[in-house]
Amino acid sequence: MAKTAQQPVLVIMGVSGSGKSTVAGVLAGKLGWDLAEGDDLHPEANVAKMQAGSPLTDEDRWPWLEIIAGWIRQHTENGKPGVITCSALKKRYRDVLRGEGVVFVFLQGSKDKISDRLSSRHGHFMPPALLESQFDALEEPTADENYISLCVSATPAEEAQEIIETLGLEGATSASGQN
Ligand SMILES: Nc1ncnc2c1ncn2[C@@H]1O[C@H](COP(=O)(O)OP(=O)(O)OP(=O)(O)O)[C@@H](O)[C@H]1O
Ligand SMILES: O=C(O)[C@H](O)[C@@H](O)[C@H](O)[C@H](O)CO
Repeated sequence: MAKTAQQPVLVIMGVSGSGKSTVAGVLAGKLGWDLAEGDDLHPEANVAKMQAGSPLTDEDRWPWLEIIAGWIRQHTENGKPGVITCSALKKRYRDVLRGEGVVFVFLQGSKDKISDRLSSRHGHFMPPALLESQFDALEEPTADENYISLCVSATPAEEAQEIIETLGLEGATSASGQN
């Protein structure tokens, strides 16, 4: 079971198509917390590379992870909660992101299920053909990491609610004492 600081930053992680952006949007909306989309923080060259059908390398990902870590620190150091999406596929990537008050939320699904989702998603730079490479790179979080995992079979609203209940989170409204 993950430890939660009073005002955590949740890193919604998993392969492309696992539903990070969708669930993070619903979750941040329910909680009234800041939201950042990791896809928007990539250097342009990374987006161009993925768009052209090549998986990113570790070297491509380090500068991006540093940007994400900066957003996380800005929040944890100021006691501000937040939700950010980041594939965070490898343990050494999560090492760059982890810290006091950071909880990983791993969206876990089978290749078939996620492939189905990606084939019906349109207008996104990430080609479905890169899914195989995402699973090849994935190192699932282990017990020594501060994380929860979620099977991606429910609706986005149900998944967001499960995260809230599992971590015992309170939104901006309830935290301010209103009923
Ligand atoms: N719980 C869900 N049930 C059904 N469909 C979903 C669910 N969550 C997300 N989807 C759909 O699956 C597709 C992938 O979701 P989304 O873009 O949120 O994934 P992602 O992990 O952010 O992907 P990427 O890393 O490539 O940005 C979208 O078309 C989205 O509408
Ligand atoms: O680590 C990676 O390979 C990339 O970051 C991808 O996962 C994308 O950011 C995104 O998830 C695709 O839209």
